[in-house]
Amino acid sequence: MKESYSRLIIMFVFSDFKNLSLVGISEMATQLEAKIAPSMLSSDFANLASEAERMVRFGADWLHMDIMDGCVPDSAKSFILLLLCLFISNKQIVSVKWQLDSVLQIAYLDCHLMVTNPLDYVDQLGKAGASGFTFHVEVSKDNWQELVKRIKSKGMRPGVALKPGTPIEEVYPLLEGENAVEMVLVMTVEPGFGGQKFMPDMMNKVRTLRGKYPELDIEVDGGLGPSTIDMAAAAGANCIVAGSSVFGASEPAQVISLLRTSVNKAH
Ligand SMILES: O=C(CO)[C@@H](O)[C@H](O)COP(=O)(O)O
Repeated sequence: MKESYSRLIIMFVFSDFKNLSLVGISEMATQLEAKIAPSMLSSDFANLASEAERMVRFGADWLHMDIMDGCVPDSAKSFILLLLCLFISNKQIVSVKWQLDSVLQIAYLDCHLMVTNPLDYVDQLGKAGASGFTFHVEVSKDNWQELVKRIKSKGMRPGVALKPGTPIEEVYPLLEGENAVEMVLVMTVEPGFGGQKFMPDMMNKVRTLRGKYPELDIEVDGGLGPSTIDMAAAAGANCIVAGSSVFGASEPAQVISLLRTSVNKAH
């Protein structure tokens, strides 16, 4: 897919029409490795481009993009979400264009769709340059196969997320067969906003999943930071979304590095 292009330029047309090149970021996971994904929900929305660029510079593997449709709690905040969300709702505000460089690595946009009808967003996210498309199992029980096919046909990597109240068993069917998802996102807070308290109980789900799928990408999201990463890493999570702990740190690069070290040590 994107590897076939020749260079990467992400152009954010956002109020002051900034341009930037993103350098760094990882390729698709081919083995179990740490993927640190700062959550752009905690970034300064007035300076999204430079925020994204600085996270890449600080060593982020992925950029985590939360996309909400107003049906998650605290949706007052969700209307201002992220560049991709803005792109979807108003092409004049933000546009994202891609070119890749074979020498440079690609910017992996890890998109988490907290929406009622994820199918409605596949084409637009594909066009916008999303890399991962993670939808919620709670809203996709009946059409997940069709959804996964569509996601793959647009060159994105399918993932499934589950809310804290959803048993892990509910994702098992989505991990089997030719339309299997390639990542499971275990939410460690209720979806909706950043800065919430990590739920240690969710580690049972991660542990169970890791026991059953030793090579699966397992992502955790919500309340991750220096004080909680060891729990998540020991349970088996390898993809770590971190918002306030990274963006709120005086040295974000150090936090990113600490999260990575913890995952690598545990695995
Ligand atoms: O999806 C969400 C919240 O719904 C997250 O991606 C948050 O943005 C994580 O923020 P922190 O808990 O790390 O501050």
